[in-house]
Amino acid sequence: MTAMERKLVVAAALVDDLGAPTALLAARRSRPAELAGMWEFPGGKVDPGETPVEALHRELSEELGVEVELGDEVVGPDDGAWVITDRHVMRLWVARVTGGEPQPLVEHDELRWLRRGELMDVPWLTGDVRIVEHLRAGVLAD
Ligand SMILES: Nc1nc2c([nH]c(=O)n2[C@H]2C[C@H](O)[C@@H](COP(=O)(O)OP(=O)(O)OP(=O)(O)O)O2)c(=O)[nH]1
Repeated sequence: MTAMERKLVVAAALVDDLGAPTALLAARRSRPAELAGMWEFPGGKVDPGETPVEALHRELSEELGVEVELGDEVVGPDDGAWVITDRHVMRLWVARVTGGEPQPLVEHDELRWLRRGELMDVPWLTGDVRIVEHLRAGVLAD
């Protein structure tokens, strides 16, 4: 399957400061059972008729109860995106919370702000590991 044939997932690398980020928000999945306990970037699938950016704002509102300001897209190696599973490709934006306090409302049972040296302290979903490494190398400052 090429990146183009996979289902598009959009997600946010939520950081404390868009200009000089020092911490990243990780979310622990509570479902489905095969993903429960693993950590990910909050987000979800793009619905028909939605743009990716609209879908991202909707997902962050539903999942965390927050409004966000988007920064740059974290461009990936797979036609500009990130293949995360054999059926999904993800586009990811750096983002900052502008309204509300992130809560694990649905799909997640814990949130954690990770500083640069703590990024690998949680078990990320397999497809996310190289994305976190990319952020550690480029986006997050010490
Ligand atoms: N949201 C999100 N999904 C990820 C990440 N990494 C990763 O492999 N995935 C996978 C898990 C799922 O198989 C798929 C996204 O599905 P989802 O369950 O989050 O999407 P959704 O909220 O729209 O779900 P649904 O309406 O179909 O129930 O992508 C990630 O960092 N964030």
